[in-house]
Amino acid sequence: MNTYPNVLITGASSGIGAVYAERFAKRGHDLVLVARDKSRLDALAARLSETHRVKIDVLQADLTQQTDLEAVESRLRTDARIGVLINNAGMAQSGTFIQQGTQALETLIGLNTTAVTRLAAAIAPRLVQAGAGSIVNIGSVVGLAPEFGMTVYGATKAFVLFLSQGLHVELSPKGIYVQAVLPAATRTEIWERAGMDVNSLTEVMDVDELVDAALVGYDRRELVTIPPLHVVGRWDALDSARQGLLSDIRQAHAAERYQPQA
Ligand SMILES: NC(=O)C1=CN([C@@H]2O[C@H](COP(=O)(O)OP(=O)(O)OC[C@H]3O[C@@H](n4cnc5c(N)ncnc54)[C@H](OP(=O)(O)O)[C@@H]3O)[C@@H](O)[C@H]2O)C=CC1
Ligand SMILES: CC(=O)[C@H](N)C(=O)O
Repeated sequence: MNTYPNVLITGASSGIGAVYAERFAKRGHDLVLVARDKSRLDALAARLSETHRVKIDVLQADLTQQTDLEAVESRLRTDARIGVLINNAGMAQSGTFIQQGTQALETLIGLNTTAVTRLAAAIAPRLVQAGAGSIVNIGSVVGLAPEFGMTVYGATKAFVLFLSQGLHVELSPKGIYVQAVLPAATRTEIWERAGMDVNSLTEVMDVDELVDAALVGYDRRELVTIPPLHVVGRWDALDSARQGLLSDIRQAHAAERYQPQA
């Protein structure tokens, strides 16, 4: 019997999720792979189970569709073997804010935020009861950078970072490890799917390097892992500045500069 926790990975049919699947299979974990493209998931599952002698289930789901999302939630709630959730499925969008249509925005927000939150919410109570487990959420450095001009995509990734930080506050005292991984540009299909040319970028990380770095952070139990950030003090300074700002929030009265002039 496999004594390692099973790992459920969303968006496992390509890119970052497929590499996570390979790495966890290599570590000896049984897997549940989730995405829309069943034939790609089946092919990956066959290859990994053959190579690494692990058991792999495939769950075909479009996480923007209620029924499919509910099926994955149900699996996370009821399958006590699953101890790790890799909340990776996501999409990007090209175009400016005023070019993006309502339906496209709803799909983007639904996949990148609603599904991520609901899947974390589905597994968390069971992990808390067990006193162990991990939730890994894939954000993006774009969530720190409104200047990049990917406003709604970046907003969804800022949400993922905040969600992870909040879950860490609530769940780490109960024995649950939460990690936010913030990649920068990484060579995967996401660019082409969003109608963007990855080859127009001057610097792009290889997807294997990205996931291996993210797993170094995972093994260290880091809350926020930013593989392309070379000076870690930059993150520490940002987080300290945020906490400094909070120490100067005084709820009872508006600040002096907002007092109406007589
Ligand atoms: N590549 C990059 O530069 C960066 C990526 N990221 C993030 O990494 C994560 C993974 O993306 P990446 O590997 O790059 O891109 P890919 O496009 O290669 O992978 C996205 C995965 O999500 C799945 N997916 C897409 N839409 C849905 C849906 N509606 N329901 C279920 N699954 C879906 C896709 O499978 P299928 O089509 O079979 O459903 C695929 O497995 C995303 O959250 C992305 O935002 C963050 C920063 C940088
Ligand atoms: C398409 C992108 O912008 C990429 N996924 C990122 O988050 O950097």
